[in-house]
Amino acid sequence: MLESLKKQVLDANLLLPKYNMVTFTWGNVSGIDREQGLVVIKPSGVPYEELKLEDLVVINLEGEIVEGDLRPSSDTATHLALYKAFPTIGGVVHTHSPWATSWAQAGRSIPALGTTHADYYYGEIPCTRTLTEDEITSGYELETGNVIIETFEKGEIDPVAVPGVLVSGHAPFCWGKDANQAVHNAVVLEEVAKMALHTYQLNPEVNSIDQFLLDKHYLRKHGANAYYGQKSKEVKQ
Ligand SMILES: O=C(CO)[C@@H](O)[C@H](O)COP(=O)(O)O
Repeated sequence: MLESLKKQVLDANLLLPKYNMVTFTWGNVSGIDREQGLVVIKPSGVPYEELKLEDLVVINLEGEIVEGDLRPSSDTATHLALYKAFPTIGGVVHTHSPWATSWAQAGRSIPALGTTHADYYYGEIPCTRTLTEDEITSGYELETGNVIIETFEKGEIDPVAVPGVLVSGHAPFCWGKDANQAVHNAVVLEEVAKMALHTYQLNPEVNSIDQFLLDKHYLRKHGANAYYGQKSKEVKQ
């Protein structure tokens, strides 16, 4: 079942070591078939160099295994929470990529300091609050998803315009229209995190880029009719 989605999710998972986004078995990528309400996700703890199509796990939106012999990723509940909250996304990725993870561990959001950032993220890449002890003990992965959703709702951030987040004390989650685009956005986040840190070292007083430049680059990349959703700032055409 879902052979085409499985191939797409396998290929996306294999991009993580290719772009040095993971070490050992860290990280995971999933993709969703919205019509069937089924998600294909990386199995837990399987080395990428050994990962095969038949290892991928198919789950429903309740997290029940529909097909597969291996345990789904330990972050499955986070992926599912994001699919339910963000109906326009088709793929989710989680990594511990070092530069983005450093910002997450510092509890810092990444401001838009340049056009590389602006081409992919319409403004600051937010960092969530830390999870409470109760949230961690009651349902760590589900609550990780919930704190991401809370961050975007409170900040009125459009998840299409800002396809990624830093989970405080943990690491980044990114998403996109499919698994491949989710990984692309994760690689960009890692590059932007590295550039931002170096920029602050060169000029600690640096400011975020101006709104008109942010608009210009986002519109140029995504087109004037890009979906901004009802929560995005007014984008000047
Ligand atoms: O965030 C973590 C561990 O802190 C996980 O993402 C692991 O890095 C990968 O777990 P599996 O997907 O293999 O279960």
